[in-house]
Amino acid sequence: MKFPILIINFKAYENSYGEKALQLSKSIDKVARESGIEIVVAVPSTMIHRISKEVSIPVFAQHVDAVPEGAHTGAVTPEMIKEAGAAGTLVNHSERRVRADEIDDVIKRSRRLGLETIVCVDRYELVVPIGLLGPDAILVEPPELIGTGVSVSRARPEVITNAVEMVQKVKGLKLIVGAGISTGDDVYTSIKLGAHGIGVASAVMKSKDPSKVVREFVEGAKRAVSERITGT
Ligand SMILES: O=C(CO)COP(=O)(O)O
Repeated sequence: MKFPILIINFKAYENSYGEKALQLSKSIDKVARESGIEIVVAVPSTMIHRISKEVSIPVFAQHVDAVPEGAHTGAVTPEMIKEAGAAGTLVNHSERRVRADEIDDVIKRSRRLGLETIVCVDRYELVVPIGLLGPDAILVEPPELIGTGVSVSRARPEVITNAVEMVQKVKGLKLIVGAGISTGDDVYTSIKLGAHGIGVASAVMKSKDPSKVVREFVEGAKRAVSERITGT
């Protein structure tokens, strides 16, 4: 992963699968290539193979099951998503919580397989304890703001500033923030406050013009980074 980063979580929206998801991924891929900003799409596991063959951006799973290979009907393991073409996986999303020992197992197995992990948490207090398990990034999302259009950067900026302080205690760990992110300004503010990127779902998935939204996000990220470089 490169930073700043935008993580677009397709969840199970009506355009998260099939031809619509493929076209959406291609349009996001185009924005990423034109802008040079890293964008990851987290797609349903049934779509990993089809999308990863067609785009150059990293394709992530939204979840994997922490079960060993063997008799586990319905399980999707880290090995399976790797073979399908995934570059990594989200872990412990607030809509798909798992136990701490499962988070640990998925991080370790993924690392062995060359998969990246982004572990979601619901509060900044978990950044250090979960960060010490060794994921590539932590995604902090207050669950009460998810899907509301009210962004964490506007409603709860202290979540970001506290998480920024925490993430510095874990060497190499990157901080992504999300919940309610809707505008380029939300992305700008999140990165200005010190996050390495943002996670988003509904603002893109429910938009009539998703690539316009993604382009706005990219502009917000670029503005924040250039101001950081110039110190303004
Ligand atoms: O859960 C999220 C991303 O993983 C955030 O969802 P919304 O962007 O819809 O608030």
